[in-house]
Amino acid sequence: MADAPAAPRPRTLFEKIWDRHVIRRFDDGACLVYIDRHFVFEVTSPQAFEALREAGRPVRRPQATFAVADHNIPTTRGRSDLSGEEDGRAQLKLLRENTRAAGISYFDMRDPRQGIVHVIGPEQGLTQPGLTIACGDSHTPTHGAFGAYAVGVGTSEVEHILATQTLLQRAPRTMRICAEGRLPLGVTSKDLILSIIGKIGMAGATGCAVEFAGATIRGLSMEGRMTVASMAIEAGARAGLIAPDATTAAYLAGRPFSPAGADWDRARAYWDTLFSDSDAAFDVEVAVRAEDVEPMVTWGTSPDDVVAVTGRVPDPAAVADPGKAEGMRRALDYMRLAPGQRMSDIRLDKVFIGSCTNGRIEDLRGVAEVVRGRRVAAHVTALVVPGSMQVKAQAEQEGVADILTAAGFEWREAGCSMCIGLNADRLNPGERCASTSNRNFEGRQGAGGLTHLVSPPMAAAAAINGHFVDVRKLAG
Ligand SMILES: CC(C)[C@H](C(=O)O)[C@@H](O)C(=O)O
Ligand code: SF4
Repeated sequence: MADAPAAPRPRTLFEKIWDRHVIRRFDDGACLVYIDRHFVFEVTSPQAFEALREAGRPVRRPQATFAVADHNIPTTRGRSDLSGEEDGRAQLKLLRENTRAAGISYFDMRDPRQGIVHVIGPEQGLTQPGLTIACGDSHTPTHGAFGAYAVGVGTSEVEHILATQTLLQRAPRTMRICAEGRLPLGVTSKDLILSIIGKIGMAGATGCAVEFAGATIRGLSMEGRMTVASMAIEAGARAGLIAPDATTAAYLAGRPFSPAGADWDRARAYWDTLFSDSDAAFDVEVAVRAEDVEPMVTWGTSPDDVVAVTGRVPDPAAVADPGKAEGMRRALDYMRLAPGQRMSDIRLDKVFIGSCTNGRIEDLRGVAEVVRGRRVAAHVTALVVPGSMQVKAQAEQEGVADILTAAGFEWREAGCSMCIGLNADRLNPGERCASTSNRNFEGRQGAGGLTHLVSPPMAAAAAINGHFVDVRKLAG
């Protein structure tokens, strides 16, 4: 009698996507993985294109490759290829020439589809469940919010993908972070991810493909899910994934590059298979209670240097590990803060609302809700930089932009802007900023600049009051 066929091995969401894309497994464990979508931008692509040219190789699949200008472009009205800073202008010129020569679609700064690469991929429907996605940028895991395996790569890998449409990688370890319960009013997905990073640490997910799961995550909009996935890298993760569901499909329906007609039905049927089997095993499991999350503010120079806005700057003297205490002292010194200081007493010079973590329409709506009918504090300069020109247009249409400008915010064109000091939007030395971005290391927003990471409503409340306040107390 023949044996009954073996039951299929339970697999995680990540494993299902990975298995479908591995072309070849090598003896040393490395795998050659097919890349469905490759996003390129001005900073990490020039050398890659140059190397291809030198080797006489063409771009393997230009139609799977999409380019955009975002990191070092100006965000001022009337900008052009000629109006940015010198290094940026040179990189933009190369990106234009390289994409034109290779036949790659390029959303330049005059294109209404332009924006931060991790905002426009989903917005255009280029980011879809089950795809492998690569980009020479560490925040590529953002796209994993759609149930894609999306990884940031280095310039030599950009070259490899341009040449072969494949990437050589070992399978990552797997981690599941399960969040249950409802986020309290005034607490956002940004607070959730900051508190997760605070809990597991900046190396807590090193090298892992992290699946964010649980009722809290399922309850988030796509914008909220992208905020969470975008910061997976800040805990060291290689990728962040969220199983696609009806929310994902509703977001993607009708977008320019989304499947349509019979293709849509086929795609939906495939997406329905993209979840972790109930008995699939993860290398690490973490549980989070959403009810316990408060509005968070970073006090130091790493995203895991974070406390609730109701708390105080921590005291290194209370930390047993001497290395850790020394690191805290250095961070406090740089941030010009003293142990025990109330977070709500920290006075701000600038407020930046934007980035691939929090530059989407829902983020701007959240800011408008807080600042409607109020004014930015006299000593604060506040900047809103939409994540894309589509977000900008939508915010203008909805009246969100009017509320923000009436409150005294500057309203800019789309780009990475003050998230990173690669363009003219920078902090001056010693300036302190409440920022909705994702990184706060020394000099990130400009040499000597002091960054505090917060959610959009918290940044809005700080802009109005000139110091941090608990946004939950501002309601109404
Ligand atoms: C400039 C780019 C390569 C960089 C990254 O990899 O993430 C930037 O986007 C960042 O956020 O630090
Ligand atoms: S917005 Fe900031 S984090 Fe995102 S890609 Fe641009 S520089 Fe990197």
